[in-house]
Amino acid sequence: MTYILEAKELRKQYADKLALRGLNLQIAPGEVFCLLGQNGAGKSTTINLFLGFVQPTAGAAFVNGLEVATNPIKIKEYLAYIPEQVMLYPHLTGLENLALFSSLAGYKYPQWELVQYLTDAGLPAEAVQRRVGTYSKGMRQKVGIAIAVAKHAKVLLLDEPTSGLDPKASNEFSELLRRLSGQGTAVLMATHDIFRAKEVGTRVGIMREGELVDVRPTATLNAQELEQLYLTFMN
Ligand SMILES: Nc1ncnc2c1ncn2[C@@H]1O[C@H](COP(=O)(O)OP(=O)(O)OP(=O)(O)O)[C@@H](O)[C@H]1O
Repeated sequence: MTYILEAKELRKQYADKLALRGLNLQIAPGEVFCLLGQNGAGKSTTINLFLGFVQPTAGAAFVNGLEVATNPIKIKEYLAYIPEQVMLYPHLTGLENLALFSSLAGYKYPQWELVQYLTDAGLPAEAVQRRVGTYSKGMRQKVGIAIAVAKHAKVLLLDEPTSGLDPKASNEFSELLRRLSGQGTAVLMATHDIFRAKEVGTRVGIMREGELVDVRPTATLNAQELEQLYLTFMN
């Protein structure tokens, strides 16, 4: 089977810090894999290695079977990255941002379809023609998801996407992720939110000091057991 994301003995040494110590990970289409771990555990480093933002010291990251280090442009076609703060042009409307980013990815859509992508992602219709500078954080996340869907990304890489969102926005975000995963999109998400990880994840991985110390399917754990497991590893 070709995994959509795969890490083989992936290692990252920064100048004076070993951030990742030989990570092995396989993620299939439709999976939502949540990375949990304290600040500095290596979650963002893992995501950045899949994106090709940083180079591995040893081992390799693969996207759809292609090694990231040797196919840095091609792998971008499969990926959508949603950081904590989605980067959009604040002086353009949501619609204009989506048109711009999807055309950069090689897709040109009529206006009605762009509106459809945005409203499907949960953006209120009244906001579509408003400048993004006036949007809430949750609305910018929705534009980020609309861009991911419009460019037919097979994988979403999310770095703490729900931090700072209110519970309603966070819940809407979880629902969106579940819908996309139901359509076969894979998700790798770094988060501190154990509750959301349980709710939206199919598996959770607990990272500590650059190592994946435990991986569990969420179906077999309730949120309290997951929290307990997390705390056990953090002590
Ligand atoms: N560019 C860099 N140069 C040097 N050290 C770095 C760099 N990026 C990350 N690190 C270090 O690598 C380790 C892992 O960082 P990483 O950002 O991957 O952790 P994280 O689990 O995402 O943490 P957080 O929850 O705070 O986002 C940390 O000790 C961090 O200080």
